[in-house]
Amino acid sequence: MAAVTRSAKDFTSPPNYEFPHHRLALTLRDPEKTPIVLVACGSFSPVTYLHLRMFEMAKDYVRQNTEFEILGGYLSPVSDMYKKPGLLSAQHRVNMCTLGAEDTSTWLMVDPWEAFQDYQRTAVVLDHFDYHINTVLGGAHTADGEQRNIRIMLLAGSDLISTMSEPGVWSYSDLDHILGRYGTFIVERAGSGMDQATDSLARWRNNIHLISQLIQNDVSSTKVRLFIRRGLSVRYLLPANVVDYIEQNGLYLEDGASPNVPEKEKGKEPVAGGSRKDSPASSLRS
Ligand SMILES: Nc1ncnc2c1ncn2[C@@H]1O[C@H](COP(=O)(O)OP(=O)(O)OP(=O)(O)O)[C@@H](O)[C@H]1O
Ligand SMILES: NC(=O)c1ccc[n+]([C@@H]2O[C@H](COP(=O)(O)O)[C@@H](O)[C@H]2O)c1
Repeated sequence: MAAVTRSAKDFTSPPNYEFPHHRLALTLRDPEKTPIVLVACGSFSPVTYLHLRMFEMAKDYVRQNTEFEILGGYLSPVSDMYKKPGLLSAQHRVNMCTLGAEDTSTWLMVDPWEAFQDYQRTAVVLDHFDYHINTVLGGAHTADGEQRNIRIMLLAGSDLISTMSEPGVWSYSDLDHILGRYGTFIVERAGSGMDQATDSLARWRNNIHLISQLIQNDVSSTKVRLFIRRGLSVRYLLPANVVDYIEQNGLYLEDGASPNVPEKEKGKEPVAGGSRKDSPASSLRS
């Protein structure tokens, strides 16, 4: 089944990196429940309300349909080396996620580990969380002091999960590691059917939780970038402080990726630690 979890020596960390856990609850409220942490991996270029809504939808789903207890939620922006069109520098994406998630919620955090280094596969990213949360921090405890491992679970939209059936995008061993060992919550996304997304993943069905969108909303980062380029307002599609940040830094005004950090940002420490890499073009999605 699932491959072995990685140990400290298997991970590379950006300089000055510290695992953020200031909002991670380490005591279980209900000892009968299984503690989990949600991790959303993505470009977040820029982060939108839909990215943040995914966490709230998962929270409702977990409370109503499962025996899990959520102890924290993380956004993990992808590395610059992912080289997806429209991917702004890691520095800006981490800053925007930090403004958008940490200032608008009481339980979300942004982990810059993935963003400020070489491209890391999602299986490795989940192992990184598992290592820090369970090995370094020691997992959760019940009120009686009993230690419990916290299960890391991937939070994604149905478009991402549908790529799991596309040949060459994910390796079988990574899928088995992500879906067999950890598990996932899949949020319905307009234009990307849930059944079609999960048909070929049936062997892991017990670890795949499907969350329907009760209020249809198809905001995407691509549309936000397009609006900005055309001089249209994006206010109320994303958190106000993220809109302000985009305007102040003149982001997304040009076509395609704008990987450069503006002059005034150069040499500054990123909001959540780590250092920016100017990456050469490289392959993606190994
Ligand atoms: N409107 C949405 N509904 C459901 N899931 C979403 C939505 N927007 C983004 N997601 C999910 O959020 C995660 C991060 O996505 P990503 O950063 O690639 O955003 P995106 O809006 O799809 O970006 P882009 O438009 O640049 O491709 C993915 O799992 C994606 O499926
Ligand atoms: N093989 C893999 O681990 C793999 C493949 C495709 C996408 N992903 C991840 O999915 C996330 C979102 O990707 P997109 O923005 O391309 O939808 C990124 O964090 C990316 O690293 C991982």
